[in-house]
Amino acid sequence: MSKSIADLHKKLEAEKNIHTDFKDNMTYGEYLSLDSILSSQNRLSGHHDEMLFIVIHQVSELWMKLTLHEMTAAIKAINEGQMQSAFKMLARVTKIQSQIIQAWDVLSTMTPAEYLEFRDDLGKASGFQSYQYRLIEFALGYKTAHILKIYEKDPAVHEMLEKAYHAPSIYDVAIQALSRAGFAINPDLLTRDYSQTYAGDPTVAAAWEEVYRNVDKYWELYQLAEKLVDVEDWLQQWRFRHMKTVERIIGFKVGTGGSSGVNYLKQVLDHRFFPELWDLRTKL
Ligand code: HEM
Ligand SMILES: N[C@@H](CC(=O)c1ccccc1NC=O)C(=O)O
Repeated sequence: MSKSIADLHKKLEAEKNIHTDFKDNMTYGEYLSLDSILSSQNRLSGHHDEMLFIVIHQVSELWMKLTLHEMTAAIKAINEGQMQSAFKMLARVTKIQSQIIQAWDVLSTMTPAEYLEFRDDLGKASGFQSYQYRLIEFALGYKTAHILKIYEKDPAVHEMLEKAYHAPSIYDVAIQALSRAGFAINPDLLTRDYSQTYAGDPTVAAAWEEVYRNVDKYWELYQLAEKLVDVEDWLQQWRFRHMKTVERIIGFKVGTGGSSGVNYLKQVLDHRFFPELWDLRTKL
């Protein structure tokens, strides 16, 4: 072995030891970055219940982070025909969704009077500005542009939102999977402008109906459809619990984000992500 290669080996070995040493000595808190996580509950008011309010939001954002991680990977897997791994990820997403919904029970222990003690301190801040929530909506195909404007001055987030805004949603890749399986899908859908919210198409409705009538023949597509229905069902339940919790805590007051409040949240509930999968229930 020439000297230089032996030196290189020695150097690599030394680096490996530094890494192993760090790993051996690493603590629980270091690994989980608990210093930063547990010093991020910055109450603006002295009010006791503001801690609950902050923690519920932070926990929700963490679950949203994992949801996005799983959904992005599921979209890729469906694109690559790796249906079984997509199903695993989507099953995990629905478990997260059911977990996140439980948070409303905890938040509902806060009374209107308690919330009003610190509501003014929140200024114009609102869940409306949650970019992770919008990324989830984008991944599911609901593309609303207003959030892009909010983040114009934050290039990193703006770029992420912009990219997701123009990317195919999980339903777009499911429709592409239908096409690959031989269904006569409207060709315009396969090259459509993905920044537009999907509005439904009779060729997709016919394809899903065929899948549901011939489950044995199209077992994977059937499974995919039912997983998508699960995700939409849970998301709607989250939206409903949010709307009802808001009504319970602030009634019909206008929102800090500038919307009408509960009436706006009721309106959002009307949006359906995968319309054909719901319509076919009536047809079958
Ligand atoms: C006391 C508790 C809460 C109240 C009173 C409340 C109120 C509201 C209101 C009125 C809106 C409409 C936008 C606006 O004008 O502000 C809104 C939107 C939103 N909130 Fe909350 N919220 C609460 C808790 C939460 C929690 C725990 C989350 C979890 C992250 C959350 C996430 C969101 C999201 C993502 C939106 C946007 C919904 C959409 O545009 O479809 N909210 N909230
Ligand atoms: N939109 C709420 C304020 C609110 O809930 C909020 C404020 C700051 C950060 C997150 C929030 N949560 C959800 O909208 C309100 O109108 O009271």
